Amino acid sequence: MSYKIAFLGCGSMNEAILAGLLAAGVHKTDVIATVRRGERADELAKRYGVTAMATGEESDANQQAVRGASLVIIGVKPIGVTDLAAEIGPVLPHGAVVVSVAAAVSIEQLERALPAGQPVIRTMPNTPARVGRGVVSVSGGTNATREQIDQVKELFANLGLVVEVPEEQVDAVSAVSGSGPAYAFYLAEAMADAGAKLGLDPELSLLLARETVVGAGYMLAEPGADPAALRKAVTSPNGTTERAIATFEERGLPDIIADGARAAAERSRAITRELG
Ligand SMILES: NC(=O)C1=CN([C@@H]2O[C@H](COP(=O)(O)OP(=O)(O)OC[C@H]3O[C@@H](n4cnc5c(N)ncnc54)[C@H](OP(=O)(O)O)[C@@H]3O)[C@@H](O)[C@H]2O)C=CC1
Ligand SMILES: O=C(O)[C@@H]1CCC=N1
Repeated sequence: MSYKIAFLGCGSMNEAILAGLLAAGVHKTDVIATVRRGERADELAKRYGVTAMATGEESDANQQAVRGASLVIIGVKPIGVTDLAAEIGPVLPHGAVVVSVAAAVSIEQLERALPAGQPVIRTMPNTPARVGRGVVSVSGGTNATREQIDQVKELFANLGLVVEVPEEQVDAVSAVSGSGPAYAFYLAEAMADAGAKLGLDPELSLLLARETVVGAGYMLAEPGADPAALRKAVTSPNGTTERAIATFEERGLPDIIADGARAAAERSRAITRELG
């Protein structure tokens, strides 16, 4: 791994990727990160020992960061992606691969904002990348070579599971694995609240909920794990779990989750249209 990697925008998502790659052996001197606020740049520099610059302090920080980079990972909010691409375009090394982690920004929109011929790869990661248990989808742009796509897949394999998907599927990937950690955290929150309502000390209930979701996650991580089979192994006939699952089914929880994922994918398509 001998890339010089520029992280442009380093908030929740790009920090998770940065942390995951450093933990996997990418050298901190091969990494540079930009943000807007000086205090955030200081935080990243202190936490990871990387060079971090703030556009609030050096207005050309993004341009400085991409000079000499072979990989540029754009991690700003979707609304800022094409402006940032246009800003770095004039100084971007010709062969530098531009990776976007942004939801909703299409390859076509990004390619249009960059110099002609710039290789682009659109990804959809998730924050468990920070602990090497992420999921990252990869979709190659018009100018990305097979070799460049494979190199990015190899690098991101350090973050967890990498899948290559056609771009049309990114909104669905986003609705399942991009947003998915939030769904799992939401479940943990709801379980903790439920325990407190049943009379447990709220702190104890939160601990039980957290460790239960973690433990279930470990079991799901075993090769060939089947969530339905694992669930059935907890569910004794006419026992307690059966009543809980029956209540979830009666209340339509699977449909609620499907509706939520559909709403997420629809929002992604709407943002793409809004960005024009
Ligand atoms: N959060 C997630 O779980 C996931 C997010 N994504 C995608 O990742 C992208 C970032 O999201 P997220 O990390 O949550 O957002 P955050 O708001 O946490 O991070 C955005 C970062 O971009 C910085 N920034 C904004 N504008 C500029 C600029 N012009 N130049 C340099 N830095 C800039 C901000 O700096 P400062 O901190 O100083 O304001 C901040 O560090 C989005 O496009 C999102 O769709 C994709 C999958 C999952
Ligand atoms: O909420 C969002 O828009 C981003 C994309 C996927 C997860 N977080």
